[in-house]
Amino acid sequence: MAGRALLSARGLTRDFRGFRAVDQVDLDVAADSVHALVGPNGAGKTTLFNLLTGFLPPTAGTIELDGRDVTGLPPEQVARLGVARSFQITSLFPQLSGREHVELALQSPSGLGWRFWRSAKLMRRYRERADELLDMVGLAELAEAPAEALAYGRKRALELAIALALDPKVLLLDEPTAGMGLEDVDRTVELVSRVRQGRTVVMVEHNMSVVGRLADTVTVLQAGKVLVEGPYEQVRADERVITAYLGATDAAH
Ligand SMILES: Nc1ncnc2c1ncn2[C@@H]1O[C@H](COP(=O)(O)OP(=O)(O)OP(=O)(O)O)[C@@H](O)[C@H]1O
Repeated sequence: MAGRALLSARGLTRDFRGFRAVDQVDLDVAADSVHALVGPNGAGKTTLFNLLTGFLPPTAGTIELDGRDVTGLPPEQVARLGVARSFQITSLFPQLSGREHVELALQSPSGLGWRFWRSAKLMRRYRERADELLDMVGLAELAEAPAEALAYGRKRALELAIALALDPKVLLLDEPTAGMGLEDVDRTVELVSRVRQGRTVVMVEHNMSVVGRLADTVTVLQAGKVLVEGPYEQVRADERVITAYLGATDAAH
């Protein structure tokens, strides 16, 4: 792994009523890298994401962010320390516009709460930044459209703008291309390539072509354990991975 680890896990373990979904995982996410988590269904990717973002406390193990122990901290606190997660579109408010979503996200860490609505100056500052972020994800033209009117790929782009509003050190993307057609997949790859500049990205992704185009490092999980980790080409060629996962995927194409 090149560079220092910004996010690390040691012996990370999570049990659900005796079932071990994540089993003694060691992970080092290098600063400024894109790190993909892959693996067959049920491998523990989502659970690992939930552990890294504080949505689930671990049964055992530790998590460090930038050298600070964040094990067991609640999600708001983990987010405040710089780990943002792109949520699924179910968390969008149908009638709020893209711009309103991003403005809300921008004011959330300020501690001003709803008072910010009263300050025209602050509103302006949030508006400008919101428009910059919407532009970055290709939604400039659609800033005022209600979220419910956006096509699927655009909703996912809005989620990304919301996550970026927190100006995170680490951005976690949960299957950023899931359910997308080819055109949206290409647009998303291009988008992630753009937003990764100066950031660290961890993503769960099933689409191996997307992983190959974006990831510096790939961690393959199987049955809750790390099976293989390394650069994409190396991981892809690994016999254990071919047997466990990629072989089946390649055969399907
Ligand atoms: N809340 C829960 N209670 C009980 N079992 C759970 C819970 N969450 C996950 N599991 C189990 O843990 C295992 C890992 O699930 P997880 O969702 O993390 O896998 P995944 O790699 O994200 O799979 P997929 O690619 O299908 O999303 C699965 O066997 C799942 O059934």
